[in-house]
Amino acid sequence: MGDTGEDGHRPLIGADELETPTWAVGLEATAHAGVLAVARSVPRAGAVLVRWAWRASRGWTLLAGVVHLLSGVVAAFGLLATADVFTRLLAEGPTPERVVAALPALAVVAGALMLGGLLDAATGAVTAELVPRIERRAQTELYGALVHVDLVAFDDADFTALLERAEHALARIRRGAETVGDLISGLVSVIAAVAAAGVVHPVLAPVVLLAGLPQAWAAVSGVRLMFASVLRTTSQARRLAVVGDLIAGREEAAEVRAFTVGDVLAAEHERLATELAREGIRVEQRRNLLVTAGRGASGVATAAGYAVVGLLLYGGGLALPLAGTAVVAMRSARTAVVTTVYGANMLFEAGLFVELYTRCLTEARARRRSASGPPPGPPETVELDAVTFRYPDQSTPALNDVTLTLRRGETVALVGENGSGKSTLAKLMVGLYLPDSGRVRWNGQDLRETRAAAALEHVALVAQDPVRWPVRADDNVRIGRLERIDPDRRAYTDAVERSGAGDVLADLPHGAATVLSRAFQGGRDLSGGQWQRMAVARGLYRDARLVVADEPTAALDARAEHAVFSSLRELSAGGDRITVLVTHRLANVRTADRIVVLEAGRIVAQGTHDELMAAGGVYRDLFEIQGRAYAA
Ligand SMILES: Nc1ncnc2c1ncn2[C@@H]1O[C@H](COP(=O)(O)OP(=O)(O)OP(=O)(O)O)[C@@H](O)[C@H]1O
Repeated sequence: MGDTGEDGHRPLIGADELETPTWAVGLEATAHAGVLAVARSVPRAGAVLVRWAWRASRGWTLLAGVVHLLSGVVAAFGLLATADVFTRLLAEGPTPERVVAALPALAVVAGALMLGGLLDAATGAVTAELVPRIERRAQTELYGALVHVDLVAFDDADFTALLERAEHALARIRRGAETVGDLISGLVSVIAAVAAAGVVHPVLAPVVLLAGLPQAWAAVSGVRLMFASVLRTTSQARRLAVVGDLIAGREEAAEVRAFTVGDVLAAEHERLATELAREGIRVEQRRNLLVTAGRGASGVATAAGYAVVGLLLYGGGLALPLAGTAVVAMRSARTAVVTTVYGANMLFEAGLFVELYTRCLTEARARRRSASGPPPGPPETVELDAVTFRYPDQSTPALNDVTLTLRRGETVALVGENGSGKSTLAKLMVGLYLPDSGRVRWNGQDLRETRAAAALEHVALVAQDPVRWPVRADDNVRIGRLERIDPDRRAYTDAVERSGAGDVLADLPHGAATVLSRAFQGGRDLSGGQWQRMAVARGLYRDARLVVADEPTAALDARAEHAVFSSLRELSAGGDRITVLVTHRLANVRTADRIVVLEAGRIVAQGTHDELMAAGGVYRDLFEIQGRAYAA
């Protein structure tokens, strides 16, 4: 889809589609796959899903196999019994005797029908038990692996794209798992029908198959037609969804009104919806034609089958009683072939997602940090030795040859212009990232040799853009260290008071029990500054040796900012911690023991406020610009 619409105007929403969207990967491949590709991939995908089922629950998998096989066997019995009924009914002799002779076979037919119905119900029940177990296992495995993935993987576009696709794949895998059962029953029924026809006369074995093929072809072609259409309209559908979100979104509501673009958006929505509806109608009509043609062709193939039966009868190759069985076999084969071919098509699609999922799981496991050294103790010193770090796929390093030592009891401020590398440096100090070259050592121990989580036990990070945890307000603070024992809530109260979060909690409708998310009934959202106070409270509650506060006050009012900086100063005043402060508010860093100035990923100066002012350079420039702004 190009960047310009049909009328030559650039559409307001969206841009060129550079790659197939996540959810369309399977559709694209399925829409264009040849018969051979499907035939090759279906057994593989089926085998993977059966293996997953086995691992998810052996009992239910065995039961599923048994009920599916049984239903096939029962269908075969039914067919053979039908043959028997015809043979006896059409045999020589008086009618009452023939009817009586056919009764046992009739009873078997009736029994097979009843049992078939029961087995259908059992199949449904077993599938209902098994499929969610498979899905749950796949989810558990993926998310279980993801929580241990190294942070830097989330900066790698390849990994995040794969992850997004794998998450989407889970729903498709569920459908695939449901299909495996249908495919097995379909296959068994086809075999039963072909075997029954073959017993009647070998020529009839392929003939019964042929009757079903055109209809199956039509069903699969119809699905592929729809897939192709979905792909063609991906761009419009995405635009429609985006426009819909803009109109209905809570975050966007104020600006949509303030810039009075509501009517423009509504018109755009209508235009896109009309285009999509037109395409939908066209595809449905074509699909309908295809299905009708398929049914017609199957009818013709069935008639041809009857003709073969007639010819065999005429030539004496087939006894009259068995002709009835041939007809019944043809009818059952027709339905079974349609189910099987359709199932194979669906399983082919699911197979692509299974592959995607498996690749993501392997990748997630590979991107775990595999260090086995002893956990580091609380840091007395944090040393960065000639550290260089480059984000994945970036040509220039975010940090270049940085050497720095921090000691217990120190408050160190990291300053510098936007993009100079402050946040990156903070993440390296605590072990969230590992350097590409150089070393980060705590108490002389290289962080590369320990698990990241072991080092992070001793870190309290107040992030630049803190997570707005959709949990109760008090849990928003306790997430700082959930395992902390705080029976009289002294630590909690202290963190809340010192961060300024106390005022926030006092205003909430249910106090500390208020859920901080509008996604839940009775939940509340907070302002940017209020969220930041919660983040500071969380950091204080964590009570860690190394405190890293990355722009903790950017959204705070002057009074709250003052309170937060006083708290952070108090924290380090005991000489017990290492406090690292990243901030643009230079007035607040004057009291830091050391100020480290970064420029383009390198340390260009460090010292106390007075030393840096005396030396001139970036720090004094920045400080004076801010000072003048306040003085003016
Ligand atoms: N996830 C990322 N992937 C690629 N590059 C990144 C990523 N995060 C940061 N960068 C780049 O690394 C450099 C350092 O970024 P960093 O966030 O450390 O700067 P900063 O000094 O904290 O900036 P600010 O003052 O704006 O917060 C910048 O050039 C930035 O564009």
